[in-house]
Amino acid sequence: MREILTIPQMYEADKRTIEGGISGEVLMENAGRSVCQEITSRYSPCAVSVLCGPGNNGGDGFVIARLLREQGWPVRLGLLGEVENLAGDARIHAEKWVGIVERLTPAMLVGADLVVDCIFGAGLSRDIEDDLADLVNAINERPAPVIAVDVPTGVDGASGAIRGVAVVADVTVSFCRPKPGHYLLPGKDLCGQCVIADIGISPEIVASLAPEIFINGPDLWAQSIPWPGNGSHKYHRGHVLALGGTQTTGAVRLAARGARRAGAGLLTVLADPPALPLYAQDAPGVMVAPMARFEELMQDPRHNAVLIGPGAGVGDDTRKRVIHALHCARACVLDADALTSFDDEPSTLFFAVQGATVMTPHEGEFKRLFGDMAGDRLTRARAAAKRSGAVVILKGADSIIAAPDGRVAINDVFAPWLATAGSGDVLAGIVTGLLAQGMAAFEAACMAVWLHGQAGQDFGPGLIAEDIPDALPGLLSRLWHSAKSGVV
Ligand SMILES: NC(=O)C1=CN([C@@H]2O[C@H](COP(=O)(O)OP(=O)(O)OC[C@H]3O[C@@H](n4cnc5c(N)ncnc54)[C@H](O)[C@@H]3O)[C@@H](O)[C@H]2O)[C@@H](O)CC1
Ligand SMILES: [K+]
Repeated sequence: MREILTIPQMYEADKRTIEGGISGEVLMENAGRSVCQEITSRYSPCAVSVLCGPGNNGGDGFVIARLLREQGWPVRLGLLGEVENLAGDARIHAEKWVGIVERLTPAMLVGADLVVDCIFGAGLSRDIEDDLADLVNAINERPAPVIAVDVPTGVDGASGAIRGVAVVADVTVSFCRPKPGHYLLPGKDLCGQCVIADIGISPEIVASLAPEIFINGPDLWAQSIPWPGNGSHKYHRGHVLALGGTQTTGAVRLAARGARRAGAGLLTVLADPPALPLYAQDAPGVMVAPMARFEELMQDPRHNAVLIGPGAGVGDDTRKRVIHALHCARACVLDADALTSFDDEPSTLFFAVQGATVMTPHEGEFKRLFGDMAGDRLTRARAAAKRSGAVVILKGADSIIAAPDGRVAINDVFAPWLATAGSGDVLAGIVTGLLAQGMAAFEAACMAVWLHGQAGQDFGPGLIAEDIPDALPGLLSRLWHSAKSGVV
């Protein structure tokens, strides 16, 4: 269940299921029942206020209220608008509710031990304002736990953005598959624990929608990990060329350690002669060569992956080296200064992309390179990958990995400890190390983001960038043992 459905795909899944013979009324009954089950499995009978909006999210609320009351729970129900104005399945289920329908005001919250938020779900179409905003604030001010249906009201299911104000939920029950807003910030934080319930939409119908958005995790890429065989030679595991700066040498030293721990067979740092001893003394397993030999070394196809950016310096030299590496069609990872060097002429960079290329911008670098694109992070990362022809890792707590072919993964491993200097350099190194071993660009980028996040999460407080590469062997061992035992 790694797929994420967009909001239009979710509506289409409902539609195809209804065309296949399961009525919308039954889907709504199933949705309401699944929420009811979550509530009764988590809480003892208590006073519940079910807050219903004017659409089908509100319709779910009528089902939940009826089923809880049938089980003897004290339930109040408030509706935004009039029952007569409800349509379709929501109207059908509203008419099965035999209790009072109250006006939806903050008075609904008085005496409630539990609040069920069915005000808006997938159909939220504008910001929440005025009385409704007051209601949402009142929900958030009260201590009663909140169960949100589909998404917390005010969270945009497509982007995770807050539309005006939003409910802070303890549990969110959504249906069939998660939506982007369950994984993208700030929505993810407002969902609380997210539960995805089966309401009768078949896996075949989901597959027929060809989902392109995924939650990043081993089941997405573990089959593509290029584990060495018994007869593997170091050159089978690739040879990374990492272009080092003269002033800022720490960045590439960190990246180099990441690439080697990720499994690259060999790694050579190229730098101007004054800096070479620093790189050489940093780790005995690292080779060094003068930067002047870059083009010559690139003629050897065994040098199959290039990392340019960390500490490289912004300017003409970096630009030329990036273009040369791209023209040689080697796997390339472009980070930091390699991206910023093309601020004024991004199309020169995009035009040169031909082989496996991964760009790893944070928000600032992204904006400088791709300009002020419209839309949320997911939309922008996808557009950037399409425009550049490269796999783009848009870094952040909810890092997004987008491929030019439309596939996109959202990071699900949160590790605030990674917010430390050098952490991004290590990530770029890990990607390069995986590419050097022949992993495809999208899979390598996804795996690197996962390893990086997991390393941060496992290490926890006190982490510095140097710790990240050293956490990789343990993580890779786990993946290796899973691969050997056939469990992903
Ligand atoms: N058959 C189906 O389509 C199913 C739908 N389900 C539920 O249906 C929901 C989607 O239903 P809808 O498409 O009716 O959408 P919603 O119920 O989320 O909201 C739509 C209504 O809210 C109003 N609205 C939107 N934003 C507003 C704002 N900021 N201020 C005031 N009014 C606003 C719209 O004008 C419209 O009347 C899902 O989230 C899910 O809970 C489930 O019952 C499963 C089956
Ligand atoms: K809701």
